[in-house]
Formats: sequence, C-alpha cells, structure tokens
Amino acid sequence: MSTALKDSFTYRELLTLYLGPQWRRVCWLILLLLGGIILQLINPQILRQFIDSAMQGADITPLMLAGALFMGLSLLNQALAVINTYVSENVAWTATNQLRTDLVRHCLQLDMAFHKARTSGELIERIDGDVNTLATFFSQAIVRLFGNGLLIIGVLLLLFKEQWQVGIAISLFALGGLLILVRIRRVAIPYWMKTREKDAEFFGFLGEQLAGTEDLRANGATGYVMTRFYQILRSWLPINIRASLASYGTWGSTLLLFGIGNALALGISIYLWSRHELSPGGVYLIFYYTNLLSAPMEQIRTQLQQLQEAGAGIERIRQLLQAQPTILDGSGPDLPAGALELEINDLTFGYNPDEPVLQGISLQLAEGRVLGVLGRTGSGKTTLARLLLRLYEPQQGEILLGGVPLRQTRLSDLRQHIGMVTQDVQLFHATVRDNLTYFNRAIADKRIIKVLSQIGLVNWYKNLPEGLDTILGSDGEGLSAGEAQLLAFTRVFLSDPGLIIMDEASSRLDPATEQLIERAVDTLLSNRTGIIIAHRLGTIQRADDILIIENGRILEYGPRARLAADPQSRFYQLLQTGLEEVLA
Ligand SMILES: Nc1ncnc2c1ncn2[C@@H]1O[C@H](COP(=O)(O)OP(=O)(O)OP(=O)(O)O)[C@@H](O)[C@H]1O
Repeated sequence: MSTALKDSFTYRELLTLYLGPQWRRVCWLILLLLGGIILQLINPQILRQFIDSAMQGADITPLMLAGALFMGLSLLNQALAVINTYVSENVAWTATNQLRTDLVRHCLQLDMAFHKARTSGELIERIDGDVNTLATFFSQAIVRLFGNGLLIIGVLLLLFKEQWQVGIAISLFALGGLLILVRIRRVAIPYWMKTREKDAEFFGFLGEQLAGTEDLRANGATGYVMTRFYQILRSWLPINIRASLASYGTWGSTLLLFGIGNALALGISIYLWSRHELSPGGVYLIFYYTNLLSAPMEQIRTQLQQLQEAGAGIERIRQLLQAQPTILDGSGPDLPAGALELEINDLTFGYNPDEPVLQGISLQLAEGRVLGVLGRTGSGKTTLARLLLRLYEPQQGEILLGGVPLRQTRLSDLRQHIGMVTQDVQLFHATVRDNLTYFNRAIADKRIIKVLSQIGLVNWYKNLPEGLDTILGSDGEGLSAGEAQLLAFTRVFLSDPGLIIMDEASSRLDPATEQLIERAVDTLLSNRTGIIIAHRLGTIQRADDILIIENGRILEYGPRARLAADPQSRFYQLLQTGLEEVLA
C-alpha cells in the first residue's frame, strides 16, 4: 500500500485504510474478546453453585468437579488474554508501521522550505510520537471499548436476573460512576497536553545539539548548551509533576468510587440475605459481579482518553499531510541519456520572493562542457545548484536541461540525471556499500569496486576490515575530508548522471589527496557536462567557461581562455591576485 492517506481523512477512512488489509486478524481479535467476556461472566456462576451446594452439604465429587471447572476456565481466560495481546500488538504494529512509512514518504517529498522551517526532532515526534498514540487506537481502543461495553451490559443483565432490585441499584451506580469517571479524567487532560508539547520541544533541542556536537565542542559552547538543557529540564519538571498529580488524583477518586460501589452491593446483598431472599452464593455472585464492573468501567475511561489522545495525534498527522509539496512532477518527456546541455534564461529567485538571491541569470552550456562558477561567499552559487536540482522553483525565468524545461521533468528522472557533490558530504551509519549506492541493491559489488579503483580509492578499499560490508561511523567518522569527498565522487559515478554539479570543499587538503581528487574529478567529468563551484585555481583550470556571480547577478561570463587572456576581465585580475585570497 503506497498509500494515499488524504489530508482530510476521517476516522473511518483511517481505520479502513490501515485495518482493512488485516481484517482476518481483526476478526480473530473480536472473537478472542467475546470469548474472554463469556468466560468472565460464566465463571462466577460456577462458584456460586459451588458455595450454595457446599452450604447445603452436597457430595464432595460434584464440588471437586465445579472447582476444577472454575480453575480450568480461569486458566483458559488467561490464555485467551495472552493470545489477544499477541494478536492486538501485531495488528497495531502492522498498521502503525504502514502509517509511519506513509508519513516518512510524505515528508521526503515535501519542499526544502518545509524542512528548513522545522527541526528534525519535531518531525520525529510527529512521525513516531503521534503515531504511537495511534497504536492503541488501532489495536485496542475501538475493539475493547466495544468489548467492555458488552461486558458491563452482560453483568447488569445477570444481576437483573439474580435480583431485579440489585440490577437497578448497580445499573444506576454503573451509569453514575461512568459519568463521574469521565468528568474526573477531563481534569488531567490539559496537563498531559502540556507535557507532550514539552516533549516535542525537548527532542527538537536534543536532536539539533547532537547533530552539531562537533562544532559545539570545538567552539567551547558545551556549557551554554547545558544551561539551555537545564532550562528546558527545569520547565519540564513541574509540568510533569502536575500531570502526574492530576493522574494520581484521578486514580484515587476512582478507587473511592469503586469502594462505594462495593459497599452498595454488599449492603443490598446482606439486606436481601437477612430477609432470606438471597443465598450466600447469591451474595458472593453480586459482590463478584459488582467487582467485575470496575475493570471495564476503568478501562472505558482510559480508552476514551486514548481515543482523545489518538484524536489529537490524528489532528497533528492531518496537519502534516496538509503540507503539500509545491514542486511537483511534470508531464514532460524523459531527459535524454548522456551528457546534457544546459540553458538558463533570465533566472530570478529568492528564498523570500521579496529578497532576490539570484537575478537575471542567463547562460548556455553545451553538452560535455564544464562551467566554473566563482563568487564570494553568499553570492548565490549554491542556490543556483539547488535550482538546477529543482529543490526550489525560480520565481522568474526558465531552466532547460537537455532541451526539456525543468518544470516539465519528473523529479526522480531529473535527479537521476544530475549528480551533485556538496561541500558537506553526508555519510550514513551504514555499510560502505549502502553509503555508495544509497541502499540500491541492484548495483553489483564488482561495479562498485571498479569505480572505487577508477576514483583512486583502491588502497583505501583494500584496507577495509570487512570490505564493502564495513560499517562507516556516523557522519563519516574515521574518514579524512579527502576520503569523504572521494566517496561522494564514487556515489555520483555509480549513478552515471549527464550533468555533474560540484560544490568544491573550501577546506585545504594535503597535496597528495588534492592530486587524487584532481584525477578523480577528471574521471568524473569525462563525457559529462559539469558545473564546478570552485574555490581553487587547480579546479578552475579545467573549466571551459567561467561564470562570476556577485550579489546574485552575473558579473562576468564567457570562455575561460578568452577571459584569462583579457587583462580588462575580472577573471584575469582574479588569476593575478590569487583565487583563494579573493574568494576565501
Ligand atoms: N535556505 C535558505 N533560506 C533563506 N536564505 C538562504 C537559504 N540558503 C541560503 N540563503 C541565503 O542566500 C544567499 C546565497 O546563499 P548561497 O548559499 O547560495 O551562497 P554561496 O555563494 O553558495 O555561498 P558559499 O560560497 O558560502 O557556499 C545568502 O545570503 C544566504 O544567506
């Protein structure tokens, strides 16, 4: 099910979508529940017979049999409860895992602007925390709410059958008790809502800090972060204490209520017994049934709470689904294979439309040519690369790749045809193979090893303790900056794109690694169109054309050889002064 949970789904649609495929298990769940209810109702009748027969001096054999039957049914009831738990957990996890998958897929399709506006912790809380509250909704709340209602009705009917006065009294108690329980519960809700908000804030903070541990430590900011951490913990504590106290209050008043119920049942039973209208077995039965009511009444209250929590979770999931990607698949033709021609016409873009970051950019890059992009930091070079990948949509102008306007491309097709190496290589805590293929199992090991040797990583590969199965540390731990760059090249090479964008790392590398990288870049660019956002002279030498951006506008654009030979050009001056010094 790749599924399409709409942004305005109803509870019923949610249940049909996620429980529908498991209808067999749900039927089992209902059967197990009904079985459990019947056993709970029958068992006290056996004990009542036992008590009354014993009081009347019955034979030992039928008494033994009744006792054995009672114990057998009790054990069966427990066994049913265990199976019930197994089935309901299965139903819940299957349903919620599917929902998690759908939400992750949805989030991955959303625009970069959406992700930039949220911390990863916040999204984790949405995708996992809220979905967890739905687990009980799927597995228990509805089925058990129904089951508990049925159990209460069954108990009351049997009490009526036993003694109608008792039936009326306990029915009134059950009704009043439920109303009181639901009211008491409402007191605790606002406190629990606050704790969940704080949870989200805390996890958002923690996720961000953990991701930035290296920078935080390097800059000696750990102390400040800890202060902020204490502040959050300090505000978390009283909210949690209040929520727990409110829950405790609810629990205490519930106990009191059931105490009153028991006293009522005992009082009536003793009165009827003293008038010889009830046998001792009958007294036991009434007492037992009244006691039996407390569990479903209490559970109904909890289940209503779970339903409400699920309601809040569903609402937040609905909000998440309402965020729709604005960058959508086009219906245009597939991009041609091989090196791609690039054309940009009068491009204007700003993250905030009122503040353009790029303005009036036009250029043409024939297939197989390499464009070197230069500009000071913040001039808009990376933004240009993001627009080529359609991570953002320009406000004005048009980009054509292989003759196809970007708006008409399918996103997956476009991103298969463009390879990007960023300054900051993202490596995962996974095997070397998965890191290089992005978990694509269709790529054969032989090919990976061949590309590694083409890129110049063959010695590095040979030293891996478990070859391609070696697990990399999170965030490329244990790798040098140069090795991480070369791994990123390998990734791009494996996907065999027609256009390569390289946002060159500005950090300096040792001469040996630099030489390796230079050679790898040559391999990567042969028979491909390339855009290199360059910070080093060595890299810029292989560009056919040069584009210099200043404050989002083209300052200079033309063939490298011509610009390098023109003393009036900015590129010429840059070469004289030294690229690194000017652009650093
Ligand atoms: N996600 C974003 N949201 C809002 N503004 C952004 C975003 N990313 C970049 N900017 C702004 O856009 C401008 C251009 O940034 P960009 O990253 O394209 O510059 P750059 O030339 O690539 O810089 P560098 O050489 O440092 O990578 C900068 O003023 C930057 O602050």
